[in-house]
Amino acid sequence: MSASIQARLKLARDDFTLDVDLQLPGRGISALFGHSGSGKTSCLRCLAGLERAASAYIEVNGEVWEDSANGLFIAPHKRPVGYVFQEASLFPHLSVRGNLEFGWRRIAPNERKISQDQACQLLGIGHLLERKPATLSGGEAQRVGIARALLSSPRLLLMDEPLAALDSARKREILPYLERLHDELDIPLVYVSHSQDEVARLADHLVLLEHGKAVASGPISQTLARLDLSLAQGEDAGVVLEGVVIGHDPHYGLFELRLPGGEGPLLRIAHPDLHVGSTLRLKVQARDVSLALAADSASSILNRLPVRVRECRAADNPAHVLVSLEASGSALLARITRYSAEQLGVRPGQALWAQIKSVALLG
Ligand SMILES: Nc1ncnc2c1ncn2[C@@H]1O[C@H](COP(=O)(O)OP(=O)(O)OP(=O)(O)O)[C@@H](O)[C@H]1O
Repeated sequence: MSASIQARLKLARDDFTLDVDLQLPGRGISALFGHSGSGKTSCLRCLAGLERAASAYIEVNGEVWEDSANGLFIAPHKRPVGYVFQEASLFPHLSVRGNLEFGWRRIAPNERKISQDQACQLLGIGHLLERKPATLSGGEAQRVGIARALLSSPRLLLMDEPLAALDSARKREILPYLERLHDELDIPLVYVSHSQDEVARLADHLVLLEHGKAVASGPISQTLARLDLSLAQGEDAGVVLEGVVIGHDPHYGLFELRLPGGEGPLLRIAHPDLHVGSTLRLKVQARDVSLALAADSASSILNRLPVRVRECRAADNPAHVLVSLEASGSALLARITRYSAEQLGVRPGQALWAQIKSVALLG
């Protein structure tokens, strides 16, 4: 990883201390994940300069924004940061166009990185330009808020639970736009979320915060698969797999996905809208993975992968165990009953078959 965002922050409050040393990639999406009160928003506010930590060093892709040891503190309005909050705080008296122009006009023409047309196209809001914020749905307003943040040509985008105020249908509507930002823009994004599924879908890098400390920081696929972290215990625990779509069976509406590693295993997934040759990221929930001693073709389960056990640990539920597996270079997690683990004799190094129902795969 080219460590391009550095944030060393020490911030003491009455009953809370933030003490982190974050090294984040200078591109892509880094997620700050953790329980309520773990310090996620405090980190973002420090990055934006909205909060001044007693001891801080912040460097973003070669530019030092804060260095308390040398008395350097770039004021918030001078930091090239786009900040998106839970609720889009649009100016109610201005149209969508007026809101977008607000940030854009404040940037010198030679420093503008994105045009209004590009931002509208990226967020799918071209048809809303003459509307007033009060007439927008929550998802539309949030897309306008993101476009407005982009039009200030930031060198760092900060998003604080941008989907938290939306219902699940609006979340599903907006997630593809966030994925497009990830694919098409070259602006690093630090994204705060409570939702493991959201983080699994969007982030490249994951920081787990607990009580003001970063207890883990690393690539998303490795970090989600760690059994020593609280992430593995949650209801939504699971891993991220990335593969290339190599085939389509239109009769059954199934796509074939090849996991990394050349001749690596295939997954079959029912998906409404994929293209052969495209890359797909999948969240595989630990509770949707079962284990078997042999490849059992006499079942409805389409996906059977040869795996090797890395580690097995007790789960929060005493009747369950968590098993971390290696599937041709990709990490998988399985949550199974302690009874089944004993029946199979699950132990590190053991070769097993992991079974994943196609309908359980979330793309
Ligand atoms: N302005 C403030 N003054 C005093 N304490 C604060 C202030 N803002 C936050 N805190 C406290 O600092 C701690 C971290 O808060 P922070 O908002 O960073 O957590 P968070 O992980 O973002 O939580 P959430 O997911 O609920 O938004 C909490 O204990 C909170 O009560």
